[in-house]
Amino acid sequence: MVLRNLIFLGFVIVCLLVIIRVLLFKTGLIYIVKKWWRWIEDCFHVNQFLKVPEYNESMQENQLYKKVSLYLNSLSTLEDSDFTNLVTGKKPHEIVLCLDPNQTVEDNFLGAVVTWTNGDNIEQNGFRSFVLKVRKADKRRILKPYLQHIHTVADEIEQRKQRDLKLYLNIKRPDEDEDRNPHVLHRRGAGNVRWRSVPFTHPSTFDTIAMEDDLKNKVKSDLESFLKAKQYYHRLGRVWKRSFLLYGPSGTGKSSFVAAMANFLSYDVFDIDLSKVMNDSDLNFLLLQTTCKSIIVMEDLDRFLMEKSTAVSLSGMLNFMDGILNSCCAEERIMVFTMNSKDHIDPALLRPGRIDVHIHFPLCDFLAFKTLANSYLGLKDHKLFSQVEEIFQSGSSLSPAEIGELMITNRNSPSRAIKSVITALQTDGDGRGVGKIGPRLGNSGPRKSVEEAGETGGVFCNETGHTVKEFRKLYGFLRLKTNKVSHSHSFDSASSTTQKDV
Ligand SMILES: Nc1ncnc2c1ncn2[C@@H]1O[C@H](COP(=O)(O)OP(=O)(O)OP(=O)(O)O)[C@@H](O)[C@H]1O
Ligand SMILES: [Mg+2]
Repeated sequence: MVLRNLIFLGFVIVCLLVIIRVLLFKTGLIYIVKKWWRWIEDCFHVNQFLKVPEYNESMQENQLYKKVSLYLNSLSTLEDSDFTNLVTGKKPHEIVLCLDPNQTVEDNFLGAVVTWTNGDNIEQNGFRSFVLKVRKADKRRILKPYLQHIHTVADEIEQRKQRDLKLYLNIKRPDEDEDRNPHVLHRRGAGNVRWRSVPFTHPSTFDTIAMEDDLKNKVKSDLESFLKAKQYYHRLGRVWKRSFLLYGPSGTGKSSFVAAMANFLSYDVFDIDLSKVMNDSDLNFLLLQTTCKSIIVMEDLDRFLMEKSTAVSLSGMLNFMDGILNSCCAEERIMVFTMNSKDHIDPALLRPGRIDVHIHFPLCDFLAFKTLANSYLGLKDHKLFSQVEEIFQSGSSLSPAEIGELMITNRNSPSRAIKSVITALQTDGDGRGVGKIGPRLGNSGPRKSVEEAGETGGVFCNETGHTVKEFRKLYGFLRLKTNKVSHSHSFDSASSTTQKDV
């Protein structure tokens, strides 16, 4: 009898437990219970709060904020947050979760529970932050390894996903009247944020640019070796930056090359419009607000300097190029300056260290024409090619942009496209090749001469315009072309070894 009662009691208890479990989980009451439990637990613990703001005091982006954001949005517990944003991901049909402002997500690390709140206090000061709540009893044990863990996971995520690149454009600093107007402040992001970003979707890659393969490969390996050289730069006490000068006539692919570099490195682009920079300190402020892993571009620098149409002084520009301000964040940056010609530029601007790599963008030659014909018209060969080659050899040339346009217009008929290029070369392109190529070497004749081969090679350093120097450099370049080993060495340490060659 007692045994039967015990069995019955056991059965009732099991049934009750099953019903409670079903009730808790089916209705979601379990979350309320968990919340209460956490609240009760919190009453017996002292917590510490740690804030990770989006910007530091000098208005530089706080890298930790970015990492925490990546990390939190990857947490599986995000699904249990009370309020989560659903946004489309990069891949088609992909939906990703993002923590909503003022919402909390829980995380477990080494047996300790921590919570993160997305403290979006945009109404107060315009900047966002994350707040970490950790028990004081756990803090000593877990805080350091936990932050390390966040770094590692965020870096992995960053590497895994193809970054959504951004193009940043500088906006004018609000003048003093506007500074006092709170509406303007709000519209301009508290008056301090000077960059506005749009998605960077330029399709240019190194493959789509008509340029000597050898030169492309040199640029690629230069960029790659630069990225790996953090310790090296630090040991030398140098800012970890690399500066490129792209110079050549209009429509020869300088801007497209910058886009190709950004796509190759997966870097954001900060495009500085010098006409919107108020003075030297304004330029420095803009530089401070750039982020690492970015390309900082200044287009048409020669025009701004010669027309004096910028409020930035020469010394302001030199300081900017030296990037001293950037040294405080010690992260990699690439600077690119474009010019149509560097003939009238103060040599101080072009000295090694300020400009590490010079790349010349010449007008089209026959090789570049063939590359364009291949990519624009799908033509590897054509019976009219020999005629085109002859015209190029006679010294006529057009920019790749001009030839590209003719090809696009006549893309349905390759023969017509080539004929139109021939006509344009005979009429508009007469002598352009001769006039534009190698002006510092004097009237160096047709494009395919030895001198031009040097020029189209294009990556030189410390070119200051002395004719004798140019010839020696040219000699150095030719020597490099015949000697593969020394050639790559020379490019790797372009600024120093090229000087030796000169
Ligand atoms: N070397 C090239 N290879 C492939 N396409 C090119 C090349 N040069 C120019 N183009 C094409 O011509 C157009 C203009 O090129 P881009 O704007 O890069 O020239 P740019 O040198 O920056 O000219 P500008 O000095 O006027 O700014 C682009 O659409 C680009 O695709
Ligand atoms: Mg351009």
